[in-house]
Amino acid sequence: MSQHLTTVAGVTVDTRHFIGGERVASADTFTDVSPIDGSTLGEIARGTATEAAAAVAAAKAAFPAWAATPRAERARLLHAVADGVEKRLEDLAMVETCDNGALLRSHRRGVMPRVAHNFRFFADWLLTLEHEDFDTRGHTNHVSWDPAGPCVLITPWNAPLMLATWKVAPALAAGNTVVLKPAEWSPLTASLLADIAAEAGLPAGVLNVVQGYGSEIGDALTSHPDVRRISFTGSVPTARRIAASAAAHLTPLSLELGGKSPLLVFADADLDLAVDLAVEQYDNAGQVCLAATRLLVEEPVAEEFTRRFVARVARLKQGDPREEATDIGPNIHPRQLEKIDGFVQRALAAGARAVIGGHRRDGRYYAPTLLTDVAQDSEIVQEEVFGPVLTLQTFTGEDEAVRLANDTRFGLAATLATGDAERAARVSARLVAGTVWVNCFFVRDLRAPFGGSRQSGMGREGGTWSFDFYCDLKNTVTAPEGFASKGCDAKGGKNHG
Ligand SMILES: NC(=O)C1=CN([C@@H]2O[C@H](COP(=O)(O)OP(=O)(O)OC[C@H]3O[C@@H](n4cnc5c(N)ncnc54)[C@H](O)[C@@H]3O)[C@@H](O)[C@H]2O)C=CC1
Ligand SMILES: O=C(O)/C=C/C=C(\O)C(=O)O
Repeated sequence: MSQHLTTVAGVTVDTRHFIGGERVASADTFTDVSPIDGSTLGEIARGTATEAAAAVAAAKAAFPAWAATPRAERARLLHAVADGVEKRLEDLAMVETCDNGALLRSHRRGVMPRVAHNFRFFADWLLTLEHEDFDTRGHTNHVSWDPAGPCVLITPWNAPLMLATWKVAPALAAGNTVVLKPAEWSPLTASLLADIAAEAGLPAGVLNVVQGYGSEIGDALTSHPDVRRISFTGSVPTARRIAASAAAHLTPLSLELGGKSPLLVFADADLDLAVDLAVEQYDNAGQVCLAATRLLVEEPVAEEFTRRFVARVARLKQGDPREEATDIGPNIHPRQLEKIDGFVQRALAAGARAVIGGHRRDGRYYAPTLLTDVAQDSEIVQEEVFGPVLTLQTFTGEDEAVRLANDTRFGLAATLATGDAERAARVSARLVAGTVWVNCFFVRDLRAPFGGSRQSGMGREGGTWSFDFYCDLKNTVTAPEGFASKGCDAKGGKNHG
């Protein structure tokens, strides 16, 4: 077997970049390790500024033809990519689980079908994208979504292919070409996507994938003068670096960042439902940006809620994410475990009490943890842990609930459990969050805007909002037939309807 191929659970993955339709090696490699058991999955091409420049050049060269490709043909090709994803769903699910440690059952039933849906949804949405013309004294104002150019898409390791294709699909649908840089802790499924896209007939250079450490290849991508859009999902500090780098050419940015979202449980809630919602926050071993990691429970039901929650968590099975019965898998990397444990130990030292968990387990596993007796201004309440660690605080009444919920620098999501629809509407309206879930969690329609307020992000993607970001919007004003221009004054003002 070629030194550039690796086999993961029987699936062959090319470890090189994919640039201009060709596989390209780098002088150096980095080792990709499985969070399940620390085994080596492959030696991955370690990209530098050289490969970044080559990928952007390939994307730039492919752009005019792809932008000129009729919408229906672009949509057909994106559906063909979705077909390829569905055909290889089992391979993608297994490779992703080995690479990032998230549950195989979730990859099979939820995540990989969503990857295919990302392509189908944006292919179909493209075909409906239309704006009613505006009329100004007989002049037609026609709004169009013009392709912008090469896009750099930088994605994280917690839901690698799902979050990558959430950007790749609309960027391609919009008529742009793409350079995708997956996270170095989970590089494999992006490489499989490159194979699938090529097999589906996507022209060379339309989708390029570069591998490597963000600190080594990132800046060359984000400061490149030929890049027209940058979309990033990941941490706030990295977002700051990317924004500074993109400032060189004022490249438009879309940022989806971390969170410290609340779950508000009111005394009138269905308590079993509220407990289910709280337990769901341990999904993906807590490595979910949307996770409601701050449980805010109304005083009269706090004791009963805690009792039921602890009983439910005791039934969770932690272990190998490839096993069907497993509920919580490993955390991604020893560095992430150290970070999680650092947060927990500092909180305990500051006076927090671990109702459950509060410690590491063997290997790369962290015990699901619930901390109480935490101060609102403490690190554990204010900072994103990105592990299976929840805090519980109590409140009395809506005003205090809203005050606590909004009192962080984030604003990604919020979840409410209440049996009172009017309260749900009142409280939702007061919360600072990109998404509010009432008596549910994680469900959403791809037509809706998705993103965060405050330091949880910049801009929104989803439905038409994705096309607004990935396109250059243009207004073409056409005079009525026979119209003779007499200058601004004669027309009664420059720009009024
Ligand atoms: N919003 C979300 O879904 C996610 C949030 N996070 C947060 O970030 C924390 C750290 O996770 P990391 O993987 O270290 O996130 P990160 O923000 O460092 O990495 C995310 C992506 O950015 C790339 N990157 C890093 N430095 C870059 C640079 N200078 N220029 C361009 N690209 C660069 C990485 O290679 C990766 O592809 C987590 O603990 C969590 O708090 C992490 C992953 C996902
Ligand atoms: O796009 C979605 O619906 C969900 C996104 C999920 C994450 O960002 C996550 O798992 O962190």
